[in-house]
Amino acid sequence: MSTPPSSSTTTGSNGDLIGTVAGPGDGPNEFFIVTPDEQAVKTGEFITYSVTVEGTPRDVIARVTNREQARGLPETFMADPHVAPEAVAGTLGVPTEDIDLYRLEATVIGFYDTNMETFSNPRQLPRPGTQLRTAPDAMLEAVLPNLGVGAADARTESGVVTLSSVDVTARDGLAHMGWLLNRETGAVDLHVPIDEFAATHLAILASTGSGKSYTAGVLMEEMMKPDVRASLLVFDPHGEYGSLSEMRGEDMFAGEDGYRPEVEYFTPENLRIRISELSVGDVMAVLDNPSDRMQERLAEGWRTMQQRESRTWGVDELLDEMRNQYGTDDASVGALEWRLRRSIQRNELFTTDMNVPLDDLVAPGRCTVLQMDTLSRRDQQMIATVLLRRLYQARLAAVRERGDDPNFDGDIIEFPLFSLFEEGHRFAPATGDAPSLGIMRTITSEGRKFGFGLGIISQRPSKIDQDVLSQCGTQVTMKIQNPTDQKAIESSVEAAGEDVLRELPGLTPGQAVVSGDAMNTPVLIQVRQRHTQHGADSIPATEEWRTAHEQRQEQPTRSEGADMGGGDSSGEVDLLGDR
Ligand SMILES: Nc1ncnc2c1ncn2[C@@H]1O[C@H](COP(=O)(O)OP(=O)(O)OP(=O)(O)O)[C@@H](O)[C@H]1O
Repeated sequence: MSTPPSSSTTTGSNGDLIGTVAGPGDGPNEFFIVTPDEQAVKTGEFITYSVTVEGTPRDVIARVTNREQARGLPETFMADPHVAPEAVAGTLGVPTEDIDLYRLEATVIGFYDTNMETFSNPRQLPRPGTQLRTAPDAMLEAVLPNLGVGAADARTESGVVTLSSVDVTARDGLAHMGWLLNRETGAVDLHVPIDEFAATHLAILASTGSGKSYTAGVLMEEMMKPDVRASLLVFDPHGEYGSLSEMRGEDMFAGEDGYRPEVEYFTPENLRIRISELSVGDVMAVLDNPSDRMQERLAEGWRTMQQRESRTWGVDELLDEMRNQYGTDDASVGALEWRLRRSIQRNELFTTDMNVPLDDLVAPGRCTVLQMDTLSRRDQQMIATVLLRRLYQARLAAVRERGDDPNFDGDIIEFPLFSLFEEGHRFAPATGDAPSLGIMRTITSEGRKFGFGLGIISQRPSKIDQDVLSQCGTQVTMKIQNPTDQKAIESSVEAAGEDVLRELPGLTPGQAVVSGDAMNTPVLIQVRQRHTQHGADSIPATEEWRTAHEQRQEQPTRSEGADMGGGDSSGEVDLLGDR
């Protein structure tokens, strides 16, 4: 069955006239524009023109990708910094009005097709002389993000389909991230569909200090609002999300039914890993250089232990099992004993019995932050490995309706999950050296089917496993200067076009390119301010030094404190002791 022709759409109120088409550009979708008004049109601006496609009038949107001066005052007029070029022009009787002429290059994005619910390429460039206008704010709000706006959404009471009439703020499940950078503050708000990035994963990439965790905080706030009530799990290696609990007290997060987001913090003390939850691969990753023979013995011993009904065995039981199999004086088992005791038994992270219940960890309307700043990188990876694996299995069980099987005694989680990783390259490194990489690859490639989304935050995109990064369907990219990281973004972030990527080095904190599945076309935005405090500001060193010094001045020095009277204390500690 063929798709019916989509209804004609109009932009509603037209934007300002900015220039006319000069002719075709370098590529098949590009054209040049001549405009006298350099202020109105910046690179990245969305412009529109009307064209008839297969008998239907369409408003096509294009993005300005380049701007250069076509005509201006001669350079010699600018040679003397003390005399304004206009004064030189006036003295010589040269007219200066409208002398500046700009040549812009624009790329066609397409007209918004309400049947396809996305942009459609008209496959024809506008004729020279076609008038161009700035695209209306309200229309851009409806069509830039992937909101699935259809004809029914855009039809006014009089029956006309007008994209500008769509009220995106009335929709549930959208994250208000900020507004288009090229327009006035708040003129074109960007609301991205949470369902999209929660299903096909998210990457937030930027150099340090560019606003990654701030933006992640904005998204988490949006996900905890009453119309979303997400189940969020945050792996926080730096303890940056302590302030999220403020959401509970803010009215904007309160639902009419009494809903308030829960924010739970877990520290390593309540995140212990039961040894039987580990796979033999996880154990190998924490052992010191095991030989091939040790690995064979361990794999066999581990397999036998996992077949036992009891799930509360530990290193001692495992060693007994291996000695049973290979004899009490087997040298490889002896060498394994030392390694297992050192890396597993003496590490407080691992226990034989305790296992954090998944119900405590995740729930709809709950944001759980795993504060792991006191743990080693390997231990952080181990926690991620085991928890992700358990959560994934529990989602798999729900989707496969294992709950109907009376013999099934595993965990089941009946609602989708979204898990966010600060320092994502630590958990899914390009080097492959992390036990968590395998399960992160599995979730990013399969999670969509099981309602398990991942969000990867990183300042080093080139250090993230490329399979994981390229599976992150929505990308928020902020200032990136390092050329290797820019290359990694270019190759893995397909949706962000070359012209948008060119912007990255020049962005300032809080400015971001949003691209991918949640968008119909990439956009440059200013990320909105957070409702809760940002918890990751740098420590103001000079202020803290001054305060610390003042406090020290007020306290007695150590030798004064120790001097109980009668002594001759100078307040100085004699480092060499009595001589
Ligand atoms: N949208 C924004 N609005 C206002 N301020 C912002 C915004 N985004 C970032 N900032 C400010 O920029 C600074 C850096 O932001 P942030 O801590 O999120 O950077 P980061 O990229 O996560 O850095 P790091 O890699 O060091 O964790 C913060 O002080 C924050 O207050």
